[in-house]
Amino acid sequence: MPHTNSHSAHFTLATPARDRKASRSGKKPAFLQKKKSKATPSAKDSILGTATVAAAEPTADPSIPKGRQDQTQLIRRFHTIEKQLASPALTDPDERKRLLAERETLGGLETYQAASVHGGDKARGGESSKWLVKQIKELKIGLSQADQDKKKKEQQAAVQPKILKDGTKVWPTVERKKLRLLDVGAIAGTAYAGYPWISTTSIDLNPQSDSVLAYNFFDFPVPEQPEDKYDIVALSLVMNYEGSLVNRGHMLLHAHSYLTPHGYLYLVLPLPCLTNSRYLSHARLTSILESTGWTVQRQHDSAKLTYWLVKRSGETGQGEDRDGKEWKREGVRKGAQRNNFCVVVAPGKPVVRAGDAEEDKGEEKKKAATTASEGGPAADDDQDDGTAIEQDE
Ligand SMILES: C[S@@+](CC[C@H](N)C(=O)[O-])C[C@H]1O[C@@H](n2cnc3c(N)ncnc32)[C@H](O)[C@@H]1O
Repeated sequence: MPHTNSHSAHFTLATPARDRKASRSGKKPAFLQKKKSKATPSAKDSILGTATVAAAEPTADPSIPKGRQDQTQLIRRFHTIEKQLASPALTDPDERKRLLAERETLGGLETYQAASVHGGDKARGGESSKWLVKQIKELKIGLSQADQDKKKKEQQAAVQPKILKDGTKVWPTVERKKLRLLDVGAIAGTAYAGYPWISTTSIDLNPQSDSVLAYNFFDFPVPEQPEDKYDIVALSLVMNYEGSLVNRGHMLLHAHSYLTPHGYLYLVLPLPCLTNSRYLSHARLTSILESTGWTVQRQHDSAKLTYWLVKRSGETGQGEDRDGKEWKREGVRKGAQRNNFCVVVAPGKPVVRAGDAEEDKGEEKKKAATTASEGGPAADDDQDDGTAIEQDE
């Protein structure tokens, strides 16, 4: 069936129009565009972010604190604000406005993204894509049995190169299907740019390059055709940004819709989310993942991050081993110095992100000036997840 529907028809989750701010860019993912196929790729194709994304530089240059400690503080404060905004306990409209204003005063999402990129990638000598690429190669993800057989034959056969007039040897190339990856929270879409064999679709609430589509994960159209599904969905340092505890659980469930049978979810979190949380540990996350239809394939902890590559469970690989269990906030360890990071799995739909509506943005800006000049009351620091990453190994 051709994709003739408008992309809004593909939303699998009914979200109010006001939550679709991030989807208003007018750009569509490649699988909704492909009926207009052309012999040569156009500028628009490259904007769509599929196929090889050239290393794109962030388009914004927000001012971020210089010191590592200040950046970490900023990231923490953002996490706290996101969590407070998403909390069902936040019923006071003035307090909500104050939080939105504070977020704006801190520089908004752009400043958070800049601090994340600055404090993460450069300092740790590589993006979290490196670990994933290593696993993809080892597990031969995305290579069909036919491709694997072809590769084996090539290796076994004495393949002869063509020798050009100047003596250059040209080895025959074999066309293989590219691995399809959906990178959620991609910022500038650079993470997989160096891997031409990966076809990456990059999305972010606040893209920092034209190769990234402006979408909230929950609103991103779900491919209907099997060939448009993805081999991997990457949620690298996204779940800890999500302020709503139930939305974190929804992310685990929602990822299934985009994947091929036996497809993979790649999850990266700051290590303290598991090692120093009152409510989550490696064992509990493993149980939550299994309960939501995933089997852990590979897991690794570095000094600051925890990496999880999980596969859709069940014989047909559709995550059919999920059990529909609800996961509430339950203590796994005690202590005053712990953080509150938690994943809740509950029925229903994802909650709407606070501050996404255009009217909120106007209010945010107006309030920002006042709150900044008043010094604004400090929000409850007790809610700090303590999960900002400073520097990885
Ligand atoms: C800390 S950055 C992670 C960047 C990168 N993935 C990495 O691993 O370094 C988190 C990003 O996730 C994005 N994000 C958070 N929730 C999202 C959602 N529901 N849909 C799309 N992007 C989201 C934010 O806008 C932000 O740019």
